[in-house]
Amino acid sequence: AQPGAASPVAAPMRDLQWGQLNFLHTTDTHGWHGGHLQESQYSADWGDYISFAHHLRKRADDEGRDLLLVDTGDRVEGNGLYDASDPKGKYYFDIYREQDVDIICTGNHELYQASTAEGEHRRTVPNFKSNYLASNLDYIDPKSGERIPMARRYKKFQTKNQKIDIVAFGFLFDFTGHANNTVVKKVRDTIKEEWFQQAIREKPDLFVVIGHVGVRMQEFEDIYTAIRKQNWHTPIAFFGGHAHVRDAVSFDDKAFAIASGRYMETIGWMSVDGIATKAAAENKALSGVTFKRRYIDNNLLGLYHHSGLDRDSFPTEHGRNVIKMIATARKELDLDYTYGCAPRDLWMTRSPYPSEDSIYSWLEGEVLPDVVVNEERKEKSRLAILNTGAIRFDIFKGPFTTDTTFIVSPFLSVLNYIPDVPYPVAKGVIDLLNNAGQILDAASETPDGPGPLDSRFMAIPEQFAITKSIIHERKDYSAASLEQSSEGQKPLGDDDDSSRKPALVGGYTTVDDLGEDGDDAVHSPLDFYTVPNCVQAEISFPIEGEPDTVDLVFLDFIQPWVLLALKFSGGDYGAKDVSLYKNGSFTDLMAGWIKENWKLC
Ligand SMILES: O=c1ccn([C@@H]2O[C@H](COP(=O)(O)O)[C@@H](O)[C@H]2O)c(=O)[nH]1
Repeated sequence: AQPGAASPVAAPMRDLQWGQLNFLHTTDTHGWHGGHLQESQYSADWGDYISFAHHLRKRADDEGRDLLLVDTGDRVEGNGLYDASDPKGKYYFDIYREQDVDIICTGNHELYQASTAEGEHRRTVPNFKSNYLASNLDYIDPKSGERIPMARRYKKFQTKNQKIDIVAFGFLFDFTGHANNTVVKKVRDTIKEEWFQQAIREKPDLFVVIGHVGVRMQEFEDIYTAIRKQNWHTPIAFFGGHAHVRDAVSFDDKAFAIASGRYMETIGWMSVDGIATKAAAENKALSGVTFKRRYIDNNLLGLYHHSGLDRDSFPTEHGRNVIKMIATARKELDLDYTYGCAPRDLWMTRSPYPSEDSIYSWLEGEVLPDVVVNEERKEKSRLAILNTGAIRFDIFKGPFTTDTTFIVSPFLSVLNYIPDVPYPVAKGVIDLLNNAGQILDAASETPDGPGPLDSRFMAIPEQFAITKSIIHERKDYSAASLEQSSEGQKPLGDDDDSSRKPALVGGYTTVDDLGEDGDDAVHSPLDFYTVPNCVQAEISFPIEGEPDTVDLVFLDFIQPWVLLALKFSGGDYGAKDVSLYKNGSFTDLMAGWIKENWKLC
């Protein structure tokens, strides 16, 4: 863990269940390779993960099993370690490449900015050579203009110990918001291509499909159906991401998918047993394929537990060196520079919106009215609209640093506006953005499904998977009470007197297609309150009555939806009517507000 990170915390644990073939899976790490410095249960870092993978690979070798590492993209944007440098990612590429990842693919965040896509193509693709898969992604060479595959489309390989023949693919969901130096081919078209049709006619022992795709999204369903059409019996292991949740889906008794969360909070574990390899044809009496999964908290005590080591024996020299690389980068980037002190916790989904503790209520009530000011138009009444997806993480009470700035708001979005919109037209926009999903979606829908203006893209990614609030009645779980009731758990740490067990730490209590025992650590549950797609502040409104016209101010990211909503509300506006409201990214404006309004700790 990084110097100054919160000390790891003990919890009752569920063990890893090993199989013939085992996987460690990261996804949506979004630059959090330094770990969560403020959260004890997720404070291990990329260097610790390197030590962990080393020990698990050794165990696999010793026992004649196999272990593969998978990463399903969105490694960038969302943490100072990636975003605070100029150019972005100055330290990230060298830190990330230190892990031996066996199968890796691209996420949408590698593609929003042309410079990020270029960095991915120039640095990460060669760093991982033939392990990098791009089944439906092309890159446009800036010099020649030539369109080439981002990386190889698929790969065939055999595992080291069990000699399992694998055909692996690496997909991205049907993402349309990419910069113009990449081309994302729709999954449903890609699976009709000749190379894919040939690849699924191979007879491997196992198909592995990794993808920056939610495990319940149509794209995985389509790939599953295509493979099953050619292979009724071959097991398929899917690794997904994008929705930022822990989840697992059983497609059938031989096809299984996991999603391993977000932000380096989770290291996913999947094990597969009963694979009938051609290399061991005499063992074909195997009773059937079984898949197991665990969601490992990125907690040092848990990593010691799963590797059977302790704080002295766990760190490898390689792991320690990477911890130092991260610490040096964090220092050079001055990530601990403090803008001010957050007076209270501000939650994205742990408190209802609107409420005193909602980050969106704070933005709407305090930040937007102060920062959405254009000196030349400051007397004008205005509506300022922010999409909730623009905010990526909670703010914890205490120092708000350079790092926190990018953790909360990593994007380069600016404030645009349309001047003098009749108020009766403008006031209808927020309701349409939040409640007329079907109408907005229909306007961009294609014959094959949702179009680029799927209104869910404005909200937080978690809401792709969680569509209703989850409020837990009982929150006072203690380690002792849960330990007795759940099979296969045992306490971390050596205190055997259950009457002295501390209350459980709040965290994931995942329910997936295999049940409720997926998380490695037993947590007390956290509430999840759904949020609207957008929130809005009314600024400089008359004390009485309504303004005749307003300036309609919004983040540039949601411009296509705002223009569409204006049409439905009776206003015919297009891109030509939109101008920049104020210089500076929303991230800079928010950080500036904090500097002025929150005292130093
Ligand atoms: O400029 C941007 C880019 C993205 N967003 C929000 O992020 C999600 C996508 O996040 P994932 O991590 O890829 O799941 C997108 O739907 C937007 O809500 C943004 O607000 N601004």
